[in-house]
Amino acid sequence: MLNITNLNFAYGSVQALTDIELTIPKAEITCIMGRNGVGKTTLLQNLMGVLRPASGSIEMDGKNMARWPAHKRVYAGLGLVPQGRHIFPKLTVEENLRIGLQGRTDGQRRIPENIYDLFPVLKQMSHRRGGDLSGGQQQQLAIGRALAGDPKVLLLDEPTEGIQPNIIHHIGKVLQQLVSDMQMTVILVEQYLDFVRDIGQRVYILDAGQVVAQTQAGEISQEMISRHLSV
Ligand SMILES: Nc1ncnc2c1ncn2[C@@H]1O[C@H](COP(=O)(O)OP(=O)(O)OP(=O)(O)O)[C@@H](O)[C@H]1O
Repeated sequence: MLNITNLNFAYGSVQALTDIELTIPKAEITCIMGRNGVGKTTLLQNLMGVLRPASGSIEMDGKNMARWPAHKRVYAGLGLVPQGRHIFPKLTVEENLRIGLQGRTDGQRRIPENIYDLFPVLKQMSHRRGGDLSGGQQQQLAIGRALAGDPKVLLLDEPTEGIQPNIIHHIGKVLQQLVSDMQMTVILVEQYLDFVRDIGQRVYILDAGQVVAQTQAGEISQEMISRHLSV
């Protein structure tokens, strides 16, 4: 689905990503792991076009998107659930979801009902202000907003951060459902190992801006954990 080759990015003189190579298969949950500050968010932002890589290619369906602006990548089918959720606090839940509709190419202006089926709390709270929702409800709203853009590839940046276990479980089930029922491709940046083991397939581990290990979620070794993941 997505092939990333030789991707490099620097913040000024700080090299944040070096020769990143990733293969992201369609209709799987590919996980990007690594300690704080290793470049996970920088990688997602390069994939989305929020940041532009210095070199390298990001191919989707045979097209290299590396020089494309973010909006063109959204129209091509990428959707981001950013770290920290970035809900518009003064807009209602419904208005936040409507913003996601801007990413669609089919002109649909109604919020798809399946978003409310996946996250019933968003229906119950559709007229509440985003800023009044709990962290877990905001995370569901951030995912719902990304889904409103009808993405083929959903990128999520640490969706379990600060979220209570039953909502994490629900989010995991939703992601698995999107993959199995809608053939969605998911790129999940995550530090929560049990969540990755529960729902992930392929796993890439970053350290100091480089891919240092690649494995399957069920096969993450103790050695990988102590070398690259534990603090
Ligand atoms: N705007 C910026 N300007 C300069 N350096 C930055 C900037 N943003 C991030 N960095 C640096 O780039 C490196 C990678 O940061 P990044 O946020 O991508 O890491 P991360 O793996 O997502 O971390 P976390 O798990 O804490 O979210 C870090 O060394 C960070 O200090």
